[in-house]
Amino acid sequence: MLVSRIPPISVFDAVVAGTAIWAFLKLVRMSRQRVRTTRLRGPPSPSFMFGVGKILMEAEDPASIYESWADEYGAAYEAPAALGRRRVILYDPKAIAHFHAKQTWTYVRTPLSKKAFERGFGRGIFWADGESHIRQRKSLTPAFSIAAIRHLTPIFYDSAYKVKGAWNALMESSGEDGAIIDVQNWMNYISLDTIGLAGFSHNFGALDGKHASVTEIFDSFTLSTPASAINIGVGLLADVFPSLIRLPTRRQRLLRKLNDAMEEISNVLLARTKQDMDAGIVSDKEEKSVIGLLIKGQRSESEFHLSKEEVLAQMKVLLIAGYETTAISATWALIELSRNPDIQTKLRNELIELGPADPTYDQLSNGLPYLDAVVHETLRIHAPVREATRIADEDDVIPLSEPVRTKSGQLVENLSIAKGTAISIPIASVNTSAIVWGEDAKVFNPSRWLEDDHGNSGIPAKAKEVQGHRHLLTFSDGPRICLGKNFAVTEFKAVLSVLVKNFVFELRDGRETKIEMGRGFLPRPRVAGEVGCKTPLRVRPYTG
Ligand code: HEM
Repeated sequence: MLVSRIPPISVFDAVVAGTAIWAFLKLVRMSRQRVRTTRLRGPPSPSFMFGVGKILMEAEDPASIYESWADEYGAAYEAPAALGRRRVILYDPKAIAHFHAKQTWTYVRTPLSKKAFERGFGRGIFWADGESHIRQRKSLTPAFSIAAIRHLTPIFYDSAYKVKGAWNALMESSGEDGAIIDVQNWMNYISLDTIGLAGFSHNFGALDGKHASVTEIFDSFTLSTPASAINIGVGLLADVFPSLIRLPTRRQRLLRKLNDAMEEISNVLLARTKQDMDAGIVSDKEEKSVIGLLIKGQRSESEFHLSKEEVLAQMKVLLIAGYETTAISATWALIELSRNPDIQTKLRNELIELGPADPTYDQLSNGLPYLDAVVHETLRIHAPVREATRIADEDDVIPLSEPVRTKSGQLVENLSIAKGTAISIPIASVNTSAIVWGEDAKVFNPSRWLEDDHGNSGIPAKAKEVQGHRHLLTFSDGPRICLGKNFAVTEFKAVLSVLVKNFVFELRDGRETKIEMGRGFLPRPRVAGEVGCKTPLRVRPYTG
């Protein structure tokens, strides 16, 4: 009888063999990439382990670093990433437009962000790519039509007037001509109540002083101390080993808590609305609300069928998308108006000239050029989402508007991109770059948006090459462009119009007060030295 002579394999042998195969396959893939992705110039790597990631994460102003590299290496360059990997950074408008247009198919979420979105919000629109993304987006799109936002405008005003009432009461009780108010907190409340009412016909009551678990958890993100070296390390290495996000860091624990809280709220709202709709006691308006449309989309005969899991995920996505970004933008607007009293006065005069009634949806959209300018200048300088990274899911060629020099010194007019290449768009940097927006790119100057009698604005030709909402990358572009941008801009304008017409804003400690970026779910402004992300302003009633 033949007896097998193969020696038994130990666990250790298996692990070593497995690691060797993994490393070999990685090397093959990397060498394949080296051959096929155009090698570009770029900053040297300060560390094999973290590439330039640690420098960017610890920097006070990463946008300026990206800009200085674009100055030195051109409108497309390479940045070293963790464990010897690299990212292609696009600064060229034509290349960025091409990249955005091919999102969800050619350029997809990185394995890390896919995992993070799934863990945080489920398999909703943020998570989806390709066909699944198209289907989910189509089911949500009607809720964000112009007609839908026009209907929602009174909700935006209601929230703003609640703040006005609360601030007036605060000032009356203090007996003083004004009060020091942490406006960021109030902008959070406005955002939450607005998305609750507009999206889900649900009043969270944050502006009425009700405790909301979601705001409390969001607050916990802002209370965290600067990221520890370990957290930064784990964050950067997770790009290569996405499973590291399972490590129970404080941020991961908070994300889990946030997910649980949002799921609980969403489940209750979903069950209630479904019951009402089934019993026929829902008005046409409610049926067209986001939640109404989601439930319709869940019905099996619907063209864009959504599973129950997807409906819940969409609700969580909308809560998070509607809350953070708008609150951050409104807070920045109030900071900039406090730093620039002349701009504040000019805006107030425009609003007062329109008369005592609140601007209609059409006036908010087209009738108040200076309000429009202030809002877009805020969105330009203070993009809440600071950068985006995707991975090429297939080989591609990216066109450039002007040639760049490769690592070997050759001038090229397009870039070869191999499947697996990571590509980043430094949104905040391009929005505020002197290369794109001219010498005064970093100055808050709403007038650049105003048109003269010939329809010419102060937007430089290079910036006009940038595709995206008003030549900004703030809302992304292409098939993934922010679905809520009209919602956000209208809410932003309505809230600002009420607050600026009724109050005067100053920085508590004077115009030179240093504002820095604090850590929140997204980066948030804060007065340097304040605990958490506080933005205390001196607010006085406007008396004419
Ligand atoms: C100033 C406010 C806002 C900014 C700057 C902003 C920015 C963005 C950006 C950059 C993206 C692309 C994200 C990515 O691809 O990873 C995005 C996507 C999205 N936003 Fe917004 N957003 C804002 C407000 C809102 C609001 C108020 C809502 C909803 C009520 C909303 C809903 C969405 C949705 C559903 C997506 C996913 C779109 C898709 O993947 O097809 N956003 N937003």
